[in-house]
Amino acid sequence: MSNALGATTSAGPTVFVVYGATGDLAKRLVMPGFAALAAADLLPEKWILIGSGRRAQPVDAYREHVRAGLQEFGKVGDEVVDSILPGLRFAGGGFTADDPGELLDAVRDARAEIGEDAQLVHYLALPPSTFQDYTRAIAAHGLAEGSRVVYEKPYGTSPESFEELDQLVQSVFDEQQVFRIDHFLGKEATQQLHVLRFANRMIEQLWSNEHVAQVQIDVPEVLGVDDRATFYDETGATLDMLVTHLLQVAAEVALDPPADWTSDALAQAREDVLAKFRPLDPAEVVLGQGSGYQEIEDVREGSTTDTFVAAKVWVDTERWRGVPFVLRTGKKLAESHQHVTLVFKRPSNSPQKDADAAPETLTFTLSGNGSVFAGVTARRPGVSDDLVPGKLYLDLAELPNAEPLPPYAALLRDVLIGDRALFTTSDGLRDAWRVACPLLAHRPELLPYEPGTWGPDAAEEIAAPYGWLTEQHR
Ligand SMILES: NC(=O)C1=CN([C@@H]2O[C@H](COP(=O)(O)OP(=O)(O)OC[C@H]3O[C@@H](n4cnc5c(N)ncnc54)[C@H](OP(=O)(O)O)[C@@H]3O)[C@@H](O)[C@H]2O)C=CC1
Ligand SMILES: O=C1O[C@H](COP(=O)(O)O)[C@@H](O)[C@H](O)[C@H]1O
Repeated sequence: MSNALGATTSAGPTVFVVYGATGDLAKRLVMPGFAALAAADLLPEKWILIGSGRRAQPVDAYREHVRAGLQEFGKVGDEVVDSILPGLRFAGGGFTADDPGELLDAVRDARAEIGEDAQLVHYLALPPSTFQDYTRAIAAHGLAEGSRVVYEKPYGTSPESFEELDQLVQSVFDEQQVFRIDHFLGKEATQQLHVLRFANRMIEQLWSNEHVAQVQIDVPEVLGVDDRATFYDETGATLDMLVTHLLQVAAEVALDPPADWTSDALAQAREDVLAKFRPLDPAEVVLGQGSGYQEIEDVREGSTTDTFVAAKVWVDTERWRGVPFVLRTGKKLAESHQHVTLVFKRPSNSPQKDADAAPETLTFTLSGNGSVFAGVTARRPGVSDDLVPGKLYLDLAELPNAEPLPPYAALLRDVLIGDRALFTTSDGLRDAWRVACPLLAHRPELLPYEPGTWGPDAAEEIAAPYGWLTEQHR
């Protein structure tokens, strides 16, 4: 089961076109996702994948590029890699409305090989500034009809460009054809959020402002941006992570019970609650830029791009009124982790009287195969009345018959079978941009921080009174 309870079909012959096929995303995430599907025998029986790029190159060179990428980033054996390579083609010369380069011929040849009625899937693994041009090119060359199209994030680079892109996309495709990807929604642990919550009374009953004092969504990264500085310098942490992944995950936490367990109802519940997110107050946001960022090749001189953001978000629903959702992410920080934590209020008659003791928590770890753990207060075993913190732990990969998929594999699979539960709609994204709008219009001062730290000191205040719960999670 990849997401909405009960959605299963298999896919017919498919021609994938990956635009930006030699880029960072394609190498690190899309092709490894594709390979994971091959390993799990979840690809269509007949498929061809055409890599598209601006420079021409022989197909063998592209295959070697993919092989090297999979050896570095794919978690599959050589036999899986060898099984994929023959299905790859390459179409150089770029793809614009005026000039399709080699792509039209490649699509025609692929269809001749695996079936004229093969499903066409366009994957725009491209910088967001190019999405409009590629959409126009797909339309101009008659490749839109009946196809599916995957847009990477961020979908738009500002509220205005979001509207422009969205209007264009709606004029070219029906909504059912469009898959706006946010891979944090495809992570195994994100998909557990609503299942663990609604399938377990002991969790479900606690999921509100009656019991929860704060929600932390904390995604610090040790990683820098040296390999993708041109893209990142146009984007920054706010657009790259906050308006996109972190708000979508916050909505997954905050949603009210869906009408039923269909894909549509789940997606609807997520989007309904996003509509209730209050616009960010710039006074409750901390932006930072790591020292040394400006020296990275391809970063613009005097760049004011944020490489760190911490923000407080309020959700105006009965369930969450008064509970701050605190979000943090940044590059070159002290540690990498991806934690979604519900911090609980202390029970009124708790034996724990130490105000500084670790709070009771429920944490979903989104990275890797995912895990869930509860931080609890226990009695120190032995001759003692001391109270100590303890952990109850669930490793998702250890669940019966678990066959975890990387997020890009799960989401590619959903594209193949047409399941849109884990994809964003334009209404949902419009709300994300609405939430970000005051911050984009009135950016707080960009504070410096040293690489290897937790970002600007001022960000600690965002998570008060608990502080970011890094230590408790070790
Ligand atoms: N990298 C990552 O970790 C992640 C990235 N993403 C998203 O994926 C998308 C791509 O990111 P990423 O791969 O890092 O970016 P890259 O900078 O690596 O660009 C991808 C490819 O796009 C092509 N390209 C670049 N600029 C242009 C242009 N002006 N016109 C046409 N083609 C261009 C290039 O291919 P060529 O020169 O061959 O034409 C390039 O290799 C972005 O939207 C990003 O937000 C999402 C999740 C994670
Ligand atoms: O979309 C993005 O996500 C990655 C983090 O993704 P993960 O695969 O490590 O979960 C982030 O590093 C990157 O900047 C951003 O574009």
